[in-house]
Formats: sequence, structure tokens, C-alpha cells
Amino acid sequence: MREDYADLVQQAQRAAETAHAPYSRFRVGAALLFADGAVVTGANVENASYGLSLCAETVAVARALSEGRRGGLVAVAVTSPDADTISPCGRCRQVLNELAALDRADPLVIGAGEGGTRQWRLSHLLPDAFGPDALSGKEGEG
Ligand SMILES: O=c1ccn([C@H]2C[C@H](O)[C@@H](CO)O2)c(=O)[nH]1
Repeated sequence: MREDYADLVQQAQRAAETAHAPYSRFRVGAALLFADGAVVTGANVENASYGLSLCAETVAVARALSEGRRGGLVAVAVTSPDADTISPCGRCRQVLNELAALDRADPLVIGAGEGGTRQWRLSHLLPDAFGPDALSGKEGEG
């Protein structure tokens, strides 16, 4: 793994320590790397109403968008201290695609754990994605 991605994984690991996961006891951290070098992290946030829980990747994407980021997503690291390895759930793939598609990026997704590290392009994890393009001309500036 390139050194900068090792650092990104480390940031995801640190984020996982802040997870609010009292129900599943499965902590997840995500770290998004942007072209300007910025990193935005997130951890999963569970809810007593289980189905309302938010995944780490979703929290990170929401943080990035609410900070005003509208593209430049280069890589995403996801990790859990409670699993040997991890790959983003289906909903997270769609949520990541929302940010990536804003500038037609195809970020590297890194699933890291003690059991090994796997890398994919987001387009591999979510081929033929439904994205903002499908609505072009139908939506306003958000
Ligand atoms: O890609 C994933 C998959 C799962 N989780 C969280 C959701 C839930 O809080 C816990 C167990 O599914 O892990 C994530 O944060 N990201």
C-alpha cells in the first residue's frame, strides 16, 4: 500500500474508536481523502431504533458535503477493529457515489483489516450506478 493510503487507513482506524455502536458492538471508521490533501472521517452512529443507524462512510460523506465539498474524492479507507476485513455495504456504495459523481471521480476504496487489505474502484463495487446524471435537468442547485 502506498504510504499516503497507510496514513488514510490509520485515520479511519482512529475514527472507528469514536463509533457509537452499543447495539452491534461493530465499530467502523471511514476516511475520505480529497485531491487537496484534506481528509474527512466518520464513524458509525447507531440508534436505539436500530434501522436508523448510520454507517461510518455515510457519516463521512455527510460531513464532507456539509463542509461544502463538491468533488475531488480520491480515496476512501474503511476499517473495523471488530472484523478481519470489511467492504462497504450497498447503501454506503450509493452514498459514496453521490459525492464521487459530482465531478465524475472514481475513487479508490480501501477495505483494511488485520486479515488483509483489499482495494477496488468504486465503479467496480457499484457498476452502472444510479447517480446525479440520471436526474440532470430535473433538479435545482442544492
Ligand atoms: O460498510 C459498513 C457496514 C456496516 N457499518 C456499520 C453499521 C452498523 O452500525 C454496524 C453493523 O452492521 O456496522 C458501517 O459503518 N459501514
